[in-house]
Amino acid sequence: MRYISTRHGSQGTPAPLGFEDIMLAGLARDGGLYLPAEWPQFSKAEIAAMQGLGYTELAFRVMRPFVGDSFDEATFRRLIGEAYASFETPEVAPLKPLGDSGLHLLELFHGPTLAFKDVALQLLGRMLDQTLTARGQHATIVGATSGDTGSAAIEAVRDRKTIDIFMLFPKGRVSEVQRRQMTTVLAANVHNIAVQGTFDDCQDLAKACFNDLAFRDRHALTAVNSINFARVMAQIVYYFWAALKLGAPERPVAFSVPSGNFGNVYAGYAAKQMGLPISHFVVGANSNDILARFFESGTMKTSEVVPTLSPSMDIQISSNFERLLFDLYDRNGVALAEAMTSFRSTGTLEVGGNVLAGVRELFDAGRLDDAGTLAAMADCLKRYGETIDPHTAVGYALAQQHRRDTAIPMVVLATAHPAKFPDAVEKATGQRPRLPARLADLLERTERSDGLRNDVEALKSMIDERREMAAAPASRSKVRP
Ligand SMILES: Cc1ncc(COP(=O)(O)O)c(C=O)c1O
Ligand SMILES: N[C@@H](CCOP(=O)(O)O)C(=O)O
Repeated sequence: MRYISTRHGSQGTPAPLGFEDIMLAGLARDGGLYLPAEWPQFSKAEIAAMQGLGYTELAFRVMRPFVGDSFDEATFRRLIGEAYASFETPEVAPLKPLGDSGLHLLELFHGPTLAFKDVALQLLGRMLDQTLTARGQHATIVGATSGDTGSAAIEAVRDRKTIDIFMLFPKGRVSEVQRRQMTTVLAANVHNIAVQGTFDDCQDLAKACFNDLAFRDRHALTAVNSINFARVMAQIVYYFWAALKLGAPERPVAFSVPSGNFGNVYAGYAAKQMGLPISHFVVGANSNDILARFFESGTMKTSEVVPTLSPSMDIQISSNFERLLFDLYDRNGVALAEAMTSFRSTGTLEVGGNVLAGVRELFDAGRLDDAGTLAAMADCLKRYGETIDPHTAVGYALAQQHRRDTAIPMVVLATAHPAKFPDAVEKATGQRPRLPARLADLLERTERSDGLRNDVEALKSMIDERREMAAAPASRSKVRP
């Protein structure tokens, strides 16, 4: 399997890369995002043969074509096995019917940090460590989080000698549980940074570090956000998992996906490209509805980020949308690079009527404000006895509004555990969800983080200093106050 950048050709035409290289690179050097030059294909018979497999075996079969010979079979199986052994249930992602409505909840929050990010990051952390150890190298992760990627990535790489992680989060814009899941990890290789700004500012800072090629090379930067295709790869698996349980390949399935950075729903799009019969996707947004407005009008226009009850989706610049645009631009990397540059300077990007009509065959989109989110949480509990978190609530409400065919089951991706957002859930349902026992003392644990203004040079200096300190003898074992 070879990978290309969404902007390939815009700065010369580099040779396509293999999996290990794109995993370590994270973002392409031309500023684009990597994806496979061609999607692996599974025939109907091959998909039928996946019926009844356990999660880890399915994960192996679905992901194997992507990794090629980067890992031998035994190593890849071991990494997958270890990653999913960290989940609370051997099913990894239980699928629950909501009565006889035809709606199903796919619970993706049974990993160590209680959000769907664990599904990919438990594996990515291990794959990075395996590769870096084999090469005798060290890498530095620079990541951005609106709440969930941060803790999942930190949990996946804490205490690993091959990796340091610098995680940027928007100060005051993540829930207390989310913040503490990051800042209470006191491992010497973990650096939490509270940025004065929004998630988009954090993501821009991280990307600016990658786009400074000298800085990037000096620290061997790598990414844990969904700009790293390895993240998308691992998320493809649960689309197969849910669809197979609901009768694929004989029966099509629809998915409703609460969306922000567009990584999760893009993984579903990839599953469809690989042969999975997905009838359509519902892209759910909160009041930060740039995606919904795009699917309605064909125009992508940024506006101010507003804080909502679903903070992890408080995003305006959805980085994975570039991967979908790549297809909408007929895989023309030069034209897309120009469009993305213009988007970043004008804040607007438009696609033509034909392109919009094509994309709308596969994607419906909608928005739900905070009042609707509270109502959806209350409704799901009342009707089906299920407590859902505010992000899942967006997917749940919009799934009902966008059923195209009631004979086709629709899966709502339940992206976070309700206990990550206790205030919102209590407000909606009157019941305060409890954290699992292993996190029961989270609110009493010591926190550690640094503040940072929204300034890339300040960030780069901080990383330079920390890495120099770490390289000095005997400094790594010290926990900074
Ligand atoms: C709980 C939760 N739901 C939904 C989303 C949106 O997912 P994506 O960014 O992949 O679109 C996020 C953040 O990514 C999240 O943390
Ligand atoms: N909602 C995310 C934002 C980052 O998304 P990613 O999928 O690109 O890592 C978060 O919780 O951090």
